[in-house]
Amino acid sequence: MGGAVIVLFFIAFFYLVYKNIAKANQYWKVRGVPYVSPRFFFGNFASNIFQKASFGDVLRTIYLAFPTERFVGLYQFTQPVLMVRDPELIKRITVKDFEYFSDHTQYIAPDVDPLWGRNLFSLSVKDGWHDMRTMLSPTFTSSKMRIIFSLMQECVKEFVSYLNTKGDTMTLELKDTFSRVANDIIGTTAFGVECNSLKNRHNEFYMMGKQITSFSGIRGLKFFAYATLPKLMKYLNVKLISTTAAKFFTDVITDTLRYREKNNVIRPDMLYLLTEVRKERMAQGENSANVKHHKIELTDDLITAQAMIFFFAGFDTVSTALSLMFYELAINSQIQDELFAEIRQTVGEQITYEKLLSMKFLDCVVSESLRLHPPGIFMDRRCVKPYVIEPEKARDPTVRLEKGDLIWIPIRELHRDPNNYPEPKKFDPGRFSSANKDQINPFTFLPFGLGPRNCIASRFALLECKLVLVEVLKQYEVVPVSKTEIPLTLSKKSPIPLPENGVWVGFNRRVEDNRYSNE
Ligand code: HEM
Repeated sequence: MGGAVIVLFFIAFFYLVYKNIAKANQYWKVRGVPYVSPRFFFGNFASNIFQKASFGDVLRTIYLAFPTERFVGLYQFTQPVLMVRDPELIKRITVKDFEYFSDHTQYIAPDVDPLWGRNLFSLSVKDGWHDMRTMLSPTFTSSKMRIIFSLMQECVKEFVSYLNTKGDTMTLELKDTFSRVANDIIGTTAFGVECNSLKNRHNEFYMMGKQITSFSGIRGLKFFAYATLPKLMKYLNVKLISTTAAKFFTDVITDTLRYREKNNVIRPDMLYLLTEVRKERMAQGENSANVKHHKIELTDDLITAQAMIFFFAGFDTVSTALSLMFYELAINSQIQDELFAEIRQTVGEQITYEKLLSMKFLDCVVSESLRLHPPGIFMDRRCVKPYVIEPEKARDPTVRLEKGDLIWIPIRELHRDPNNYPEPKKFDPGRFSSANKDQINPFTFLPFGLGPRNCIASRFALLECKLVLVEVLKQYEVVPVSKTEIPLTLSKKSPIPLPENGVWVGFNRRVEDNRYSNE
């Protein structure tokens, strides 16, 4: 029975794709938009699908195909997508004319996959994104980050103690290492669960996290299929999160909520902050006849869906970001020395939230690493009502976008365009110093996206990266080793911008006295 459904699924999938191919491949041509010619069925991604080029390299080729144009047409399989290159147009799409482009492209109907379809990233405006964003934003203010900081710090200290047990020198693969650290941090801060994934390497929480954030095999195909044929996926009732993973995460949240209620437990984490939001909303509803009823009721299921997206969005991005930050410091020893000097001068016996945020060079290093290696290599928008891109030059077309058209903004390429950043491949934190940063057009620096739909947790992510950098560099120097790939080449198998064989660096325990002065 199961096999027959899969066969039927593929027949329906290929039939619909075939039917649309001829029509779809003309999409940009008839609109006068410069475009990169698609291959039958695979659009512009055949070389990536057959592992001849990385996903990042394909985007780069498309970005560079028309270097003076404001936008380029491309095809994700048969789905036309407009890649926008011009910072001014990016500003309009993400900020000024947000109401026309208010959704991300992964549209998964909430009734098909409640856990995925009702999370903040996936929610469309028509399904209540505004209300959910307003409800969740207070969880990520700086005062809330201050509260969560202590939990984060416990995890990072545990990580450094783990390093201490490994001896004075060691070589580590960073993506695996920081996936475990990021898992523990999001586990404790979002779910109220302590995992210690470095010691307890196969704990269920980590294994489930890896499963839901994997883009390989059938899950990668599902992502593509949702982007290209959302109606068919809805019709076939295909879920993105497996039933086992959904049950696991739902049980963790429900059990934790019940336990806390029963035992009056207050723990300074996101789960607590979300239940406080729920209480506030209920009180508002009960106490004031004038308060407009909120569209969304924050049920346990909805809290689970949000905790899941925090996990999903925070696990991979942060571990990729940290891997590449340590990599750049390992191969740029002078910059590492300068950062270490700032750490020595600022930190003293104990790292505090205030001290961490006061470190200017640290901030430059983190920004520069996110410029050169943004974990999300592109961001997306879906056009939700017809929109006209007016011509700027005489020969420009007037482009009429229709409801449902997809937009991609190539973060990595904008960050590596010499018109936006001179010597773009050079790791130079000085670009972000107070003397220089005014020269950067804010619409060409978008590691956390832009506008109302930007990353809700950028403060959280920056805090986490900075804390790990400082706690580790306080005790260890990172150095290149024979396994360190210079320069890095991106994997052809995974869409995550990392090399095939991982990011390897050496850690040498610092021999000098670690009791810093504040002078
Ligand atoms: C270095 C780490 C991170 C990077 C580079 C990053 C980057 C991004 C980007 C590029 C977007 C899309 C923004 C847009 O379309 O304008 C996004 C959205 C989002 N991120 Fe992050 N992110 C990071 C960490 C996190 C963490 C730790 C969490 C949760 C705890 C998180 C939660 C989200 C959510 C919920 C959205 C969807 C927001 C919405 O649609 O309203 N991210 N992130």
